[in-house]
Parts: sequence; structure tokens; C-alpha cells
Amino acid sequence: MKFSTNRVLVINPGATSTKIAVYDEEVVLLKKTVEHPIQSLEKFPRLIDQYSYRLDLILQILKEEKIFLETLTAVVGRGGLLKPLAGGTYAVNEKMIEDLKKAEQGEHASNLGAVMAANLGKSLNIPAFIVDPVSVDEMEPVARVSGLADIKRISLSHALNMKAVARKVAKKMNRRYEEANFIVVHLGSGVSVTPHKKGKMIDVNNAKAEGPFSPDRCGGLPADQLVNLCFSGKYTHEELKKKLLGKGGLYSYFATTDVRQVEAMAEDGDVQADIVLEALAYQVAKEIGAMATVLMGEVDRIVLTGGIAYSQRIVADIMKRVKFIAPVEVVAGEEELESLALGALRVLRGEEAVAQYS
Ligand SMILES: Nc1ncnc2c1ncn2[C@@H]1O[C@H](COP(=O)(O)OP(=O)(O)OP(=O)(O)O)[C@@H](O)[C@H]1O
Ligand SMILES: CCCC(=O)O
Repeated sequence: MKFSTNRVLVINPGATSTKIAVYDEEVVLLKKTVEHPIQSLEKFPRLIDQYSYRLDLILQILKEEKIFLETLTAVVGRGGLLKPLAGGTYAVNEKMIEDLKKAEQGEHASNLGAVMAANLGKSLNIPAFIVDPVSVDEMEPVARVSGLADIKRISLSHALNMKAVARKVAKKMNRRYEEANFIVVHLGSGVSVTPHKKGKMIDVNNAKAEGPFSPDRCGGLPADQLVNLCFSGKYTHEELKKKLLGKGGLYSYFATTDVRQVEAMAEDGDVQADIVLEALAYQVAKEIGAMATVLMGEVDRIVLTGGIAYSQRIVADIMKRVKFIAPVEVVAGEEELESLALGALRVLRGEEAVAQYS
């Protein structure tokens, strides 16, 4: 029997875990994180091959929690590395699944979200969606120019959390997201700094390759020295890619991606830990300054979000450098499950038109 209210299953696959939730309208019925030990994942040659393994675990949890599949009215998954597309809630379709399976834009755990949602949606005969995937691209033409004709700047970011948080802050200000200007900074394992101009992310540091360094990524590097490193013979192509993305940033200095551990080292008198932490905040602040020029100084709020926004030290270090630009709002942590549910609900309630991927 279907519920008269909307009951939405939310699936957010991450690198080493799958987070799921069930919402009855905006009320959380279930929230769970299933950890995937590295040994369970490494037997799959490609990320997409993990699909049945992860889906079976989700179905098992729903069974244990006595949430019957026939009571679901929609399913929403995190969207992955699709073709560049505008923000919004998208119906999952064949073309999307084809592109994600081919992973032409790259492998990312979130690529599994739409695939799992599609399968469940089809078998239960309910709509399946994704919301604001990593490849949301609302950049203005001028932002795409890199400075080398062979290379075009691309938009890969924590769009889902940043757009949801910006909507939340706009609501608190009694404004519509589409009517205000924000600089939103996601401070997670990766860092995204985005100017949102009246509801559009008109520029962004590609969180996989540019901007500030992060706990596990190097961010933008001096090009000349990077080229020398590439041809030094010390690393294969794969090794270097992993070094820059996964073993870069804080990890490259301290063999940990945990900001709290590096903070503890700094408190114990480790001078390098102290400087590198300050540099993280310094680089983020510098990027915020750059994005303020993108918005020509018309910034209603700077918003800091993501796990590192729990760090009083880093937040204070960023704030002291950027508070002259606009008031700073801190929304620590991420609310990706809620953001996915709300995106699906906006469409189910007819508040937003569903977008089509082609
Ligand atoms: N209380 C805290 N103080 C300082 N740092 C923290 C705190 N809690 C979490 N972090 C840091 O936040 C980072 C992880 O953030 P988050 O959970 O948003 O990232 P993620 O989900 O792993 O990756 P991403 O957000 O890039 O998709 C880690 O470096 C962690 O050490
Ligand atoms: C590439 C931005 C998204 C992520 O790092 O998870």
C-alpha cells in the first residue's frame, strides 16, 4: 500500500561507505551509514561493479528496519560525474545510466547513486531522481578560459551541499536563493569555493584540481614544477594522480587527513603543523577574495560548510581575512542526505520542474 505522503529513499554512496535515509516528507524515519571495509571493495575491478554489493546491503537494512519497499513513493541518489549540466533535480534516465557506466567524466563513488536509484525505481515503479550532481556547471563563459588553449576550466564541486546550505542561509535572511549573492565554501576532504550569483554557481575552483589544498588533495600547484615532477621518472601516471588526489594536501605533510590530529600536533608545539594549518585557511581566504571579485563585491554572505567548518581555529583564521567582504555564516558538517530528500520533495510537490538529462 502506498502512503498518501511522500516517502523517499535517499542513497548517497561515498568512497568507503554508503549513507542511506528514508524521509516521510521532511521527517527522518531512518538514517544509516554502512561502512565498506577496503577488503570488500578491492575485489571489484571497477567502481560500477560494486553496485549489487551495495544495493543488497541497503535492501537488507530496509528489511531489518521494517521499512517495506512497497511503501516508498520515490528514490533519490547522489548524482556523479555526468556531462556538465545546470543545477536541479533530474529524473534518472537511460542516457544518464549509460554515461555513468562508461564513466567518461571519471570514476567517483557518487556515480553509483543514480544507477542504484534507477534499478529500485524501475522494480518498484516509482520515480527515481538525482539532485545537483558533482558536475553541475553554471560557469560563465569568461570563467572557462584557463590561459592555455588546450585546456578548458571545468566545474566539479560539492554542488549538492553548497546549494542546499545557500538555500538554508537565504531562508534565514528571508530572501530567496535566486535573489541573493553568496560565496559558499565547502571544507571537506575536498574544498570547493563558489560564487553563487542569484542561484547560479558562476565560477568554482575544480575541487579535484584547482584552488586551495585540502586534507587529501593538493589543489592548484605551480605548473612548471609539476611538469618537472611528471617527467622525473619517480612516479607512474597512476601513482602521481593518486599522490595529487587522495595523498596530497595535509596527508602529504603529516600522513593523516584528520584535521583534528594536525591541530593536536600544532598545539603540542609542532611548528610545521601550525604553519600548514594556517596555510590551509590562508589559501581558502585568498580564493574567497578572488570569488568576491567575480561578484564585483556584491556579496550578501560568505558561508562556510563541511566537516572542517567544525574547526574553531580554521574558521577563525579564515574569518579574520574575509570578514571585511561580507558577514560570515558557519553551517558546519554536510547535509547531503537531507539535501537529496528536499530536492526530490520539491519536484514531487510540484514546487520545481524536474530536469531532463540528455
Ligand atoms: N570537529 C572537527 N574539527 C576539525 N576538523 C574536523 C572536525 N570534524 C571533521 N573534521 C574534518 O573534516 C574533514 C572531513 O569533512 P567532510 O566529512 O565534510 O568530508 P567528506 O565527506 O569525507 O568529503 P567531501 O566533503 O570532500 O565529500 C576531515 O579532514 C576531518 O578531519
Ligand atoms: C569533485 C568534488 C566532489 C568531491 O570531491 O566529492
